[in-house]
Amino acid sequence: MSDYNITDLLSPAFLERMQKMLGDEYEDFIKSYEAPRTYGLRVNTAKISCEEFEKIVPFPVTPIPWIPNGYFYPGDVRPSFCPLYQAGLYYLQEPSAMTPASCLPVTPGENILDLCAAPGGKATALGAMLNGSGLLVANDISSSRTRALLRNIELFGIANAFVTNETPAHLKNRFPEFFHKILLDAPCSGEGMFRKEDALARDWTPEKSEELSVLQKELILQAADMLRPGGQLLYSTCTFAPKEDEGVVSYLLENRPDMKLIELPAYEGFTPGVPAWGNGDPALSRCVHLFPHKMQGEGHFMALLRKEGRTDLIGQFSYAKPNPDTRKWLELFFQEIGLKTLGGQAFDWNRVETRKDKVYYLPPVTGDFRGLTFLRNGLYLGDLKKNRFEPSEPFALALRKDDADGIISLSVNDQRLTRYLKGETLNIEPTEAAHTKGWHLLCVEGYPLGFGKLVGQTFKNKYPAGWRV
Ligand SMILES: C[S@@+](CC[C@H](N)C(=O)[O-])C[C@H]1O[C@@H](n2cnc3c(N)ncnc32)[C@H](O)[C@@H]1O
Repeated sequence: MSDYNITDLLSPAFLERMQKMLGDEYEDFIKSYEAPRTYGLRVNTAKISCEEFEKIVPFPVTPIPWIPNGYFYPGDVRPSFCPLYQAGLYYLQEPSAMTPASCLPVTPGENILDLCAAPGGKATALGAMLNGSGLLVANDISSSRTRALLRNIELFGIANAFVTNETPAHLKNRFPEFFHKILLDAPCSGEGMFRKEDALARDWTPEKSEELSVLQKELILQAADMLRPGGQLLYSTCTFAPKEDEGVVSYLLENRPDMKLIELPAYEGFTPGVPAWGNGDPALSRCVHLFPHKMQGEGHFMALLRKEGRTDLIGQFSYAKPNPDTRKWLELFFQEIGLKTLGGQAFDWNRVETRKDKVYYLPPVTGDFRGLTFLRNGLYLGDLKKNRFEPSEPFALALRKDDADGIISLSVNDQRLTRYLKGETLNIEPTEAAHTKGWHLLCVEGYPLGFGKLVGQTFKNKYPAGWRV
């Protein structure tokens, strides 16, 4: 708890501009800074239904009315310490920040780009919507932030993602009109997050929006150029600054006449965009502002645009043949854990690629991705060792409930799960394990958490050091 008021940090120039923008609503807006911030989590519907989640979650949650898979939780709960979190069943995200991805209508099979994706709050939502089919390219220009992005993509069990650390200019040259849907959650002045992060309020200057809008305009044109005809682009920021919101959308409409604003889903707290805050184009009222005095969340802005024309789903896939040795060791391992499916789908041997001794499962998509800076393309399945295959943690997390038979499933309150997540060896009763010995998938309430090896009643922990809590 801070011993000062956030409003004391707000710059008079910011307050003056907000007063002009909000008129009669200004007092309510200022009061919203005194209200406690809200905490939210978003269920990974590619792994678990909301109904099932509500049955097993061990702390109180209440639905977020405008997000079908979003929940509020109390501020004194630490959901990141729960094994359900380590199993990738939910992502912790401020409620308003869940809105942009939930407003982009993603269909399985599509090529999706999240251009400024780190740390993955929205990319994990888009990947869950694809549910293993099609391709998610999750990109960020910052290499350190891209590592956090990769971790979240892997934790969420998204097998069909490319995680890239590229400049948008390079991506644009490689992927003209390639994506069916693009999310551009642009770097911004963060005015909507002052209540959550007071450093943003301290650092605010009137010049910041002007500088950022130059970058945002460049990014939105690049995004539009990567969009297929008929595709949709969602532009979002977490700021109220007109120059970064309606101003950037106006610039796109002026420079790409084939891009048209379309209606966003309506919700009672959504506030329409204001044409006068941009170039006066009446269509700007189709944009949406989320203001903290009207919603139980922080500030955000969204615009959904469609590129004129028609789009078709990608057809053909083409792959190299898997290395026979890789197949042999993988098959042995799959038998041992009783693998039936991966992410609910039949395992496709054509998607297996071995690079040095690392084995990957490529996304089901064609395209020339050579020459790009990747952190990951597809799912890292594990390593080929001398005469055996050693599975990775992302492989365990990409498995859904019922993908494999060779499991040990413990209840969410079983303290052994916490010990497993710390890297300790566990004692497992014979009735708790699927087989008498060998590789098993440890699960929480049936949801995969990680691998281990059973020797007698001793479960040898294979949860990697880098993942431990
Ligand atoms: C608002 S944050 C993205 C948050 C993310 N979408 C999420 O929901 O977790 C903006 C991101 O843009 C990235 N960024 C900044 N300049 C960029 C540029 N020129 N090209 C691509 N990404 C950029 C930053 O590294 C930052 O991660």
